[in-house]
Amino acid sequence: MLGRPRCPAGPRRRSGAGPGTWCPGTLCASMLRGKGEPRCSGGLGERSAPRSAPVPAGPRPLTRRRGVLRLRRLLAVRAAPGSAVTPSLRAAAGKAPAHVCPRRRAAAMRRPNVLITGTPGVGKTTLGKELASRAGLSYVNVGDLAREGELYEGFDEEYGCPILDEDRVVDELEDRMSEGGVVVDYHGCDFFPERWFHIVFVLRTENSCLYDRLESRGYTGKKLQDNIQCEIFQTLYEEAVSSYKKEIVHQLPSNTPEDLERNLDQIMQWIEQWMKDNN
Ligand SMILES: Nc1ncnc2c1ncn2[C@@H]1O[C@H](COP(=O)(O)OP(=O)(O)OP(=O)(O)O)[C@@H](O)[C@H]1O
Repeated sequence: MLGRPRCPAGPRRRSGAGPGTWCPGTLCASMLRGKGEPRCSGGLGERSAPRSAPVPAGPRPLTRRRGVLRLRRLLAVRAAPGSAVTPSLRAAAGKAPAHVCPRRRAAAMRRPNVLITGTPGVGKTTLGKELASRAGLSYVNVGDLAREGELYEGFDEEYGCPILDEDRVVDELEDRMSEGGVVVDYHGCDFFPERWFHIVFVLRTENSCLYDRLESRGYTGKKLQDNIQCEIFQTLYEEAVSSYKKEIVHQLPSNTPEDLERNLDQIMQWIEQWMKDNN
């Protein structure tokens, strides 16, 4: 079983009010006070005119009830979850707007970042894509990201592959990782900022099984041998425990379709628990 999620230090979150942020104080003052009327010292509404006074021409005066209704309408339209609406203002407006669009609420929820790592061929992509789809997270394959953005800094003649520009990969991903809810898949993990991930999974595959998978991909000679050795010496696991807190690093067997299903179930349970603990 996976341990309970650690309370995260948390990814950086964007702070500060965005453009067009509504200032509740301004609304309160301008809406609930008739022009030229004395400022109400507390509570909503204006002083009502004496019954005997003539009804003024022009726009209807703002009564306490109409003020509350208008304020409610405005709150419902403009108050996004987590906005600067103060509790006292909400209370003053009567019942706080109970209806917040579920999709907006879901988008505002904190979601964990998950790293799936391991030797090439252990099944990171297979697991990562399925996990992202089931959990409603986004999926990033660092190899594909680098290919699309040409995030390389040379070519390795020995292995016949381009060399990843790790700094540019980190720059490219920083904003998405800060928002949370990303499953990252890569056969390396020591260059990502530690703060990015709430949990790290290292997939492990038995040598004979991995050999067959890599051979069927066309790997031969040194490339095939080195990848198998990487798995034998648990290079990626060592890299993970030296780069992240040991308690967030978990090894998962990835030999059979049953392993895949079990891993998905376990990670889904962990994500659900994390969401409960952090929202
Ligand atoms: N649990 C599993 N049981 C059986 N076969 C699997 C399992 N996971 C993945 N495979 C198979 O192993 C092969 C390699 O899987 P995959 O491409 O997901 O590995 P990877 O770790 O992402 O590789 P790379 O790092 O090169 O991208 C695929 O043919 C896939 O169908």
